Amino acid sequence: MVNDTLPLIDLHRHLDGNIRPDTVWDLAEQNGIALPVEHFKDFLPHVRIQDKASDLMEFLEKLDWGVNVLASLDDCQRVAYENVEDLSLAGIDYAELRFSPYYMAMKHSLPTADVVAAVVEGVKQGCKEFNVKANLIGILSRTFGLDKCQHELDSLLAHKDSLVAIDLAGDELGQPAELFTEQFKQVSKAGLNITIHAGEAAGPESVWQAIKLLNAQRIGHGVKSYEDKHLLDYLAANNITLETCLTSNYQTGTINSISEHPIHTFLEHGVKVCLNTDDPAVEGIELKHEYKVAKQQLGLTSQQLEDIQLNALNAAFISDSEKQTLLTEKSAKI
Ligand SMILES: O=c1[nH]cnc2c1ncn2[C@@H]1O[C@H](CO)[C@@H](O)[C@H]1O
Ligand SMILES: [Zn+2]
Repeated sequence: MVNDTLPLIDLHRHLDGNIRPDTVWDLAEQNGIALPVEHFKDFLPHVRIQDKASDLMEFLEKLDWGVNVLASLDDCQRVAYENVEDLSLAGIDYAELRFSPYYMAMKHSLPTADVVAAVVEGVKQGCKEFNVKANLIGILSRTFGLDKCQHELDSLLAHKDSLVAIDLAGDELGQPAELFTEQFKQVSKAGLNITIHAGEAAGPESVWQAIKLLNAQRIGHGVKSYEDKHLLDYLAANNITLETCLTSNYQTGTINSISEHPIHTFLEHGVKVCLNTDDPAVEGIELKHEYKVAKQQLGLTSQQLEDIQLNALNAAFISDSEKQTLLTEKSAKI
C-alpha cells in the first residue's frame, strides 16, 4: 500500500494528541494525579475514541488526560521524545509534529514559552536517537479565545527558529478563523509558514477565510471544500494541499463513513491531498493504516497512493534540497 521506495511522510500529526496511554498512566502515578479508574485495563476508553465521537468537540476531549498529567517541563520533553520514537516505530521518514504549548501548559500553569523549549529539546533528542527527521509546527488553540492565542503565539515566536509553521486548531465552529487575522499577520511577518484547520466542523467558507484572511498555504482536513466548486478550482490552481486524515474525519463525525470521504472529488479536480494521522494515540491508528484504508475502503489505486506520498513530500515545509535528500536517502535504503 505504501511504496517503500518513496519517503513516508506525516504532515498533520499532533504531538499532544499522541501521548501514549501508558505514559499518561505513568505520569499520573508519578505526579500524584488521580485518574477516573483504578486499573490500566479500564483506562483506554478515557484516552481513546471507541468507534466514533458525536462531534469534533467530543473527540477533542479525549486528548485532555494526555495534557492534564504534564506537571513539569521534563514531562513535556518526555512526551516529545516519545513522539519521535513513535515515528520510527511507525516507519515514518519525515514528520511535521504540531503542538499547542498553552494546551500543554494549562493544567499545571507551566510557563508556556518554556514548554515550547522543552518540546523542541525532546524532539531534537529523539531525532538524534532514532534517526528520524522531524520539524515542529506551533498551534494556536482557538478553543481558548483570542487573548490566550496571542499569549501562545508570543511564546511560540520566542522560539521561531525551531519551528517551520503556525497552525490554528480546536473549536472551528465557535472561534472562526476571521477572529485571528491579526495573529496570522504576525506569523507572516515572522517568516513562518501557515497551515490552518478548516472545513472540518465548519463549511467551505471557513476554508476561504483560512486562505484569504490568514494566508494559509496548506489546509488541515478541508473536507467540506467539496461543497464549493469554485473553492476546489482555487485550491487546485494555487497548489494548496489538503492534509487529509481519514480515520480522524470519521471519528469526529465529519463524515459518516470512510467510504463517503470526498477524496475522489478532490483528486478529480486536481486538488492535491496527502494522507496523515492527526492524533494517532487517541485514534488508535498509525500512518500505514491510513494508506490501507484509502486503498481498501476508498479504492485508491497504487498510482494514486504513490502520488499522495509525493504530494506530502512536495507540500512539506522544508527546502527543495531537503526534499531531494529524503528521496535519495530512501532509495539508497532499498
Ligand atoms: O482534528 C482536530 N481538529 C481540530 N483541532 C484539533 C484536532 N486534533 C487536535 N486538535 C487541537 O489541537 C490542539 C492540540 O495540538 C488542541 O487545541 C486540540 O484540541
Ligand atoms: Zn489536526
